[in-house]
Amino acid sequence: METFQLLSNGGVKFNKGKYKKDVSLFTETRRPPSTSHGDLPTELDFFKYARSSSEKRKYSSIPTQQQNVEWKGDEDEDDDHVAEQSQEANSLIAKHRVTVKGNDIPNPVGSFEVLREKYHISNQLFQNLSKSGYRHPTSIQSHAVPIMMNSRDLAAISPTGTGKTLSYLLPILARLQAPISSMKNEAYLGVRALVVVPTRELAYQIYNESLKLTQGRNWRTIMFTKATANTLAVKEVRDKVDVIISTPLRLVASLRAGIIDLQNIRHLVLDEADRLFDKEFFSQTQEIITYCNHPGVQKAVFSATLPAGAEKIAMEMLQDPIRIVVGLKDTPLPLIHQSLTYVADDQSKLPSLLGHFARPYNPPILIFTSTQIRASSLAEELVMSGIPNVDCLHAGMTQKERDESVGRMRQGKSWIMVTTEVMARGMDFKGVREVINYDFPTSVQSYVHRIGRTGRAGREGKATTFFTDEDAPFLKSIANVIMQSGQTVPDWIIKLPKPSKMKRKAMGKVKRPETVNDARNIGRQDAIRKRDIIAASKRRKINTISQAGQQKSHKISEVTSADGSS
Ligand SMILES: Nc1ncnc2c1ncn2[C@@H]1O[C@H](COP(=O)(O)OP(=O)(O)OP(=O)(O)O)[C@@H](O)[C@H]1O
Repeated sequence: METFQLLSNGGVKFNKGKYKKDVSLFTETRRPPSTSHGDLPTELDFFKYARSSSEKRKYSSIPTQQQNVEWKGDEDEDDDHVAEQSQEANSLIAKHRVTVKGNDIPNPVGSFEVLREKYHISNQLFQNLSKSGYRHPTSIQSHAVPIMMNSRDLAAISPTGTGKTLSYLLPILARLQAPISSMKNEAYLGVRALVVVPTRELAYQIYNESLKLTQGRNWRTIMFTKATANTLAVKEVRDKVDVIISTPLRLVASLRAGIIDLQNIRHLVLDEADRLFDKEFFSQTQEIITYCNHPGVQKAVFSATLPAGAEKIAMEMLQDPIRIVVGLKDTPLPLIHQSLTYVADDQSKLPSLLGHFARPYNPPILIFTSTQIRASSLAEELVMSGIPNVDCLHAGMTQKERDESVGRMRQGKSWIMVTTEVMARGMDFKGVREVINYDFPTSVQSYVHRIGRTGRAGREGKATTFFTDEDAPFLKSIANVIMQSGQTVPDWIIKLPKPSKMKRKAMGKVKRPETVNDARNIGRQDAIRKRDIIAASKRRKINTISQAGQQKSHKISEVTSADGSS
C-alpha cells in the first residue's frame, strides 16, 4: 500500500472528484504523447524552461490559468530584436505564475543563448553551464539573471528547489567578468562578491556549485571557515579572492577582528534572507551589510519564503528594488504531495513511524525532529529496530561528523536521515523522495522549507506531517498552506478557528519529552532508582557496621580507661 495512504489515515486526502478539473490537467490524456514531464499545469511548472526546446513546444498546447502578472517591461526599446524579445518576455511571464514589481524591469529571457548574446557572457561560463547539465533557465533564472545583469537590487521569492542558487551565481560571475588574478586594475583588488547563508552545510553546497561554474579559469571562490579566515588575514592573499561564501557568525568575528574587509564588495547576496533577518542572525546580518560600503554595491535577497516583516527589512536595505515572486508566496510546489497524520500524543509517533517502515518505502527519506537530543534518540530507536542505513545530522555534532553525514547522504549511503531545522533550508539532495515531520514544524516557513527538501528540480516528492493533540491549535496554518498548493484537507481542519498571532508564534514550541521513547526512559529511571536503592542500602550497612565498630571501641576504651591502661 502506498505510504501516502498509510500515513494519511485521518489526515489529508486529495479529493479527485471535487478537483476534477485540476486533475484533468495531470491525466495521461492531456499529456503530450511522448512527454515524460507533462503532468503539471504550465504556469506551475517552474522547470519547464530547464528542459529541451522540443519538449517546450509540446507544452504550449496545455492551457494556462491563474495568470497573476504585473509587467513593466523595457517599453522604450524599439528595434525588431527587442520587439521579439518583449513578445517572448510577455509570453514567458504569462506562462508562469510570476509577479514582478518595480521600476524599469529588464526583460526576462527564455534561453541561456539569449542571455549570452545580450549580456556577453563568456564562453567558459556558458560551457560550464552546459557541462553542469543546465540547458535552459528555470522561471526564477529567466527573470532574476537579467535583473542582476542590469545592476539592479532584487528581492526574489521562488519555491524550494527551483534553481535560485544559479539565479545569483551566474550573474555575479558574469558581471565580475574575469578572475581578479588576471586583472591589472588596482581598483578591483579585494573580494568583490559575497554570499551569506545561515548554515555551513549550505555555504559548502553553494561553494561547490560555484566551483562547477568557474571550472577552467583561475577564479578564487572561498568558503569562509576558521581555516580560510586565518589565510585571508594576509592582505596579498585576500586581494586575490573573487567570491566569498559565508555564514554570518564566522564573517562578523573576522570583520570585528579586522582580519577581513568588505569595502570592495560589488555584489552582496543574502540567501535564505528571511532566516538571516530573524532574531538569531539579525544584528550580524546588519553588521555585514554596513561593512559592504562600496558605493556601487548591488544587493539581492533570495528565499522560498519572505514573511511580511522580513520583506519590509529587505526592501529597506535594497535600493530601487525589483521584487519577483514565482508561484505563490510561502507556498510549496504542487509536485510535493502533502499529508497530515494524527498521532494523538508524542508516544504514539514512534510506533506510527515504525509501522511506516514495516511496509515498502522509498528512500532516501528525511525526518525532522525539534531538538538535537530527539534527533539522536530517534535515530537510535530506528537503528535498534533494525531499520537499515539510518543516519543523523544536527548542530550538536562535530563539524567532521556533520560533513561525513552530509557526504553519506550525497553518496546515497544514507537511506533515512534524522535531522533538525539545520537541514531545513537550502540543502539540495536531489533524490529525496519523502520528508516526514516527526515533530510539528515551528512556523509556516519552517514547514515550507522542510518539505521543500523533496520535490526538487522538477521531481515529485511526498511530505507527511505528524500532529498530536497539542499541535492541533496550529494545524489550520499548515492546512492553509496545503490548500494553497492545490491539495485538500479534511473539512474538520478547515473549520478549525484561525490561530491568533500569539498562538502562531507558539507553533512548534510544544513541550516534548527529551527523548522519543519514554518507555526507555522509564526503564532507565527504574534502573537508576534500583541502583540508588542498592547504593543507599550499602551505605546504611556500612554506617551500621562502622557505628557498631565505634560503639564496640567506645566500650573497650571505657573498659581500658577503667583499668587505667592506654
Ligand atoms: N537551469 C537548470 N536546469 C536544470 N537543473 C537546474 C537548473 N537550475 C538549477 N537546477 C538544479 O535544481 C536543483 C535545485 O536548485 P537550488 O538548490 O538552486 O534550488 P533553490 O531554489 O535554491 O532551493 P531552496 O529554496 O531549497 O534553497 C539543483 O539540483 C540544481 O542543480
